[in-house]
Amino acid sequence: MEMNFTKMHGLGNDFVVIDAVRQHVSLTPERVRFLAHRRTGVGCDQVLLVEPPADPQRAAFRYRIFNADGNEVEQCGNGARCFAVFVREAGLTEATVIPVETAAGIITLQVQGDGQVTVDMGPPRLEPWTIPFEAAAAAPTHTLQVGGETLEIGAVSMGNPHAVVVVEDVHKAPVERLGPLIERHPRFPRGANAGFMEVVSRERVRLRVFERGAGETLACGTGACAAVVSGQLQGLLDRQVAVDLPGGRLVIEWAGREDAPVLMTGPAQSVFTGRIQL
Ligand SMILES: N[C@@H](CCC[C@H](N)C(=O)O)C(=O)O
Repeated sequence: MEMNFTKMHGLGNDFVVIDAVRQHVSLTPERVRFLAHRRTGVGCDQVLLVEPPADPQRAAFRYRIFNADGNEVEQCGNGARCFAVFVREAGLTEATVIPVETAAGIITLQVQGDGQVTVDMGPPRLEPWTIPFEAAAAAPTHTLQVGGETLEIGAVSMGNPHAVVVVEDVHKAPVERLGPLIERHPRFPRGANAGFMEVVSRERVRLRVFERGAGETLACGTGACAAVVSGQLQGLLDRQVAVDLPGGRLVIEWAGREDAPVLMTGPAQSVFTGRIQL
């Protein structure tokens, strides 16, 4: 099978984006791993598949997300912004407000005049069973034993599971050592993305994320949303927060109520297009 693809990134979190509206594409975990491989494939953190929607009344497209390890996952914030730019550049839509189906539900994307994209990611999920995370009840932080250490973590789902750890200095955070242990911690039955957040002020944080199924990335959109939600729940952050990731800045806004949506604004960029034999 041969197919066209576009290489894109959002703050260095990179994607192979595939149009499955105009071409027939069949992905398997092996094919995803091949595409994602940085030496023998195209190279990316996630593969994004753009498909026709299941319910055209509610959304114009469906967008599916596969981590570099081959597993399909529920949500991807940087990927959502790239999806919005992709469908417009590919001529699949001229709309600037684009509702899209994801495995975690419908989210709505708005392409701004300056090319930035704002994503309404929907409300965070905080009840442990929705994350899923093993705990008796929702709480601003939970105690987690990891690698012989006792951590206080925030547990938040943005459609996908996140653990957020507040650290003194993000540059010295034990991302490589504790990231993989949190990712596979037994209290996260479906795994977790592990965010390490340094609070600079009530309006600004620094964040590094060890992503489930991809390792540390230059930016994680859902990770930024989860970090701001967790920081607000701990009383550390205001409503709108600039999140500085290794790849650049996202602006996250949350009104602090469980039913309030999290809004994420940031860039999305096409890099090149190609054709590949699978
Ligand atoms: N890079 C993404 C998140 C991609 C999925 C994540 N690794 C998971 O397994 O949940 C983002 O920008 O949100």
